[in-house]
Amino acid sequence: MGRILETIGSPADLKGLSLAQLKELASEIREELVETVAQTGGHLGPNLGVVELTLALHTVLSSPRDRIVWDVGHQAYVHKLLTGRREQFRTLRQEGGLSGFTRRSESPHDPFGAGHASTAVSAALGIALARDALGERFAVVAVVGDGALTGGMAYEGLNNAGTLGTDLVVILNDNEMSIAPNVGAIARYLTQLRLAPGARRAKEDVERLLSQIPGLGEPMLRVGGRMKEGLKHLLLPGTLFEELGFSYYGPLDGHDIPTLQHILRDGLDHGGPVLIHVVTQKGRGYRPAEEDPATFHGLGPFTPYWKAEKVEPAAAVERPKPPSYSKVFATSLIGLAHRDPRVVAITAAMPAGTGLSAFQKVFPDRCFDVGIAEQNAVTMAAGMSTAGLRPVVALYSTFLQRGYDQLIHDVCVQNLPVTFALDRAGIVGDDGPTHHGVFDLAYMRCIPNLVLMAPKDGAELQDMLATALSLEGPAAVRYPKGACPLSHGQAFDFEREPRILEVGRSELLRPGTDVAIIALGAMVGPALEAAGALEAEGIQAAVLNARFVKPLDEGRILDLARRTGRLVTVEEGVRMGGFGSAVLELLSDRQVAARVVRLGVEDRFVEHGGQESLRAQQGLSAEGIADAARRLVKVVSPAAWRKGAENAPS
Ligand SMILES: Cc1ncc(C[n+]2csc(CCOP(=O)(O)OP(=O)(O)O)c2C)c(N)n1
Ligand SMILES: CC(=O)[C@@H](O)[C@H](O)COP(=O)(O)O
Ligand SMILES: [Mg+2]
Repeated sequence: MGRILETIGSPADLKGLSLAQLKELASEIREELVETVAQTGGHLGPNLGVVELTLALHTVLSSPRDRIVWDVGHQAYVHKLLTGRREQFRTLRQEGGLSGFTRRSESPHDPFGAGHASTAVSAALGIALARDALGERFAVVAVVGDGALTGGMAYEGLNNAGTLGTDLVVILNDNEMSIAPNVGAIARYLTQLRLAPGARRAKEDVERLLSQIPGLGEPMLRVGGRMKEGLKHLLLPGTLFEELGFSYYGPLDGHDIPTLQHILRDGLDHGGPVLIHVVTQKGRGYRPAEEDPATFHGLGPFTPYWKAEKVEPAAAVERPKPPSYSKVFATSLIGLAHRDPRVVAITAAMPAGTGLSAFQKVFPDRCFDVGIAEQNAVTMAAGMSTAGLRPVVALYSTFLQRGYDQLIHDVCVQNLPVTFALDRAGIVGDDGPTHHGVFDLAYMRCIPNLVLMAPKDGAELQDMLATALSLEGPAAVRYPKGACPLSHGQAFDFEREPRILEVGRSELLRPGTDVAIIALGAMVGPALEAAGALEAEGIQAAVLNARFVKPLDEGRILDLARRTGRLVTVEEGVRMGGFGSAVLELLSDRQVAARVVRLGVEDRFVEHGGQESLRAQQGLSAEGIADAARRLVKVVSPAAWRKGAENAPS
C-alpha cells in the first residue's frame, strides 16, 4: 500500500495535502484498487475512473456531515478507502467483509445504500428536503453515471428537484459507458455537450462581457434573471438540465483535481439545483481496463499484467467445460430465432451478462438494448407482442423487480405472449443482498396467466425456452448465475433439438417410499445427491423435478404426499410465498395431510459471500437436503424437531 494512502484514516487527513501529494495519492489508490480487485474480483473500471473525482469531493466537502450519495454504489471503492475502511479493503466482497456497494450499516460516510441504478438523485433530494425541513445545514451531492441516467427514475428525481429549488449538487460522471457502451438519445446528447465545451465557455464569456458593459449589460443580466436567461437562449440553447431547472456546469475534465475542486465550490456557493457534468475515463490508469472497459467493469479475480508470467500451456487434458446458463440461453435463443422471425430479444443494459451480445451479433436488428430501463423493456415487449412479435426479455431476476407493475399491468392482465428469461435467479454470491435473485418466485407465482418454470440443467433450459415461445400467453424461465451441471465427461450439446414440455408436468427422477424431495431448478442436482446419500442409510427418498412453479403438477405432488406422508421442498428463493408455500397451499386446499419441510431462503436479507457457502447456510446443499429429509423420516414429534431446527415440520 502506498505511503500517503497509509496515512489517510478519514477524509479530514486529505485537507492538508498539496496538489502533488494528491496526485501521488491518486496513483497509490489506483495500485491498491488493482491489487485488491485482482484478488477479490469486483468493479475495477468504474473505480479507476473516479479516483480524482472522489479526491476532489472529499477535499471540498466534509463527510459525513456533508452527504455523498453514489448511484449504484459500485464505484464507491475509492470513497471507502478514504473514509476509514482502508484496513478492511482487502476483505471487499468476501463473506463478512466490506460490501461491494455503499451501505448505511457499514459506515456513517455512506448516507444511502444502493446496488440498483438510478436512485441517487431521488435519495439525495430526499436528504436535502429533510435537511431543509429540520433547519440543518450541510451539502448534499449525488454522483450519477451516464449509464444510470438512462433509467427513468433519474429523470423523476431531476424533474422534481428542478422545481423544488433546494440546494442539491448532482455530479454527472460521464464516461460514455454503461457496462457496455451507453445507449439512447441522452447518451448522444451528452456526446454533443462533450464535443462543444468551447461553445459553453463562449456562453459564459458572453455573460461576463455583458456584465462589464457599464449601465447596460448589468441591468440586462439582472432583470428578474429572465432577461439573462433570454439572452443566453438567443446565443445558445439551454442544456436539457437547465430546462429542468438546474444550473449546468461543464463538461469538465474529471481527472483534473483543481478544476473539479474549483467548480464544486462554485456549484455549492451558487445554491439551488446544480448539475456538474464531468467527463472521466472508465478504467483510467490500468491499461487493460482502459482498452476493454466492458470486461473490466466488473470481473472475477485476475492476475495483474505486471505479475503475469509467461506460462507454457498445460499439457492438454481435454475436459469439457460446462457452459454458463447465460450462454445456453443465448445460443438456444439464436436457434429459435432462426426458425421464427417473430422472435426478438430485449436487454436492459446487460447484453454481456445475459449472453445476449451473442444474439446481437447474429441478429443486430432483432436485439434491443433499452439502457437501464427495465420498465420500458417490459412494456415495450408487451407492445411488440400485441403487434405480432414474440419478444424475449432477458433480465437479471433482481432487476425485474423494477418492472413489476409492468409485468402485471401491461403483460399479464392482457395475457400477452412475452417470455421472461430471468438470469441470476437465486443466490448470486459476492454482489450481495441487492442482487440476489431470491424474490422472483414469490412475486411471480401470485400473478394470473403467467407460466413459471425453472430448469434443472442446460438442456431443460433449452426446452423451457422453446416451451415458453410456443405459448400464447406470458411465461418466465428463471435460472441461476454460473455453469450448468454436466454429466461426467460429457460436452454440452448446443445443437440438441429442444423439446416442448407439457405445461404443468413435473419429472419424477427417482422413486422412493419414505420421503419425497420436491426440488426446483438448480436444486434438483443436490436433491439427487442427497437421495443417493440417504439410500446408503436405508432411507428411500423419491426425487421430483418440479419444473413448473405455476401451474404446479398437483396430481404428482398430491400422490407423493399420500404415498410418503413426508415432503421436503427445495427452492433457491425466499421460503415465504415461494414454491414450498405453493405446495403447502395445495395440500391445505385438498385437505391432504403430510409433514412438509420447506428449504429455501429465510426471512432475512442474504449477505454477500461465496455462492456455494451462502447456499449451504440456507440448507440449500446436498447435505442440507439430506439432513432435512433424514430428520423428517426419523423424528416423529414436531417438538423434538424444534429442538434441532428452525424449520419444524408443519
Ligand atoms: C436497475 C439496474 N439495472 C441494471 C443494473 C446493472 N448495472 C450496474 S452498473 C451498470 C452500468 C452503470 O453505468 P454508469 O452509471 O454509467 O456507471 P459506470 O459504471 O460507467 O461508472 C449497470 C447496467 C443495475 N445495477 N441496476
Ligand atoms: C453493479 C451491477 O449491478 C452489475 O455490474 C453486477 O455486479 C453484474 O453482475 P454479474 O457479474 O453477475 O454480471
Ligand atoms: Mg458510465
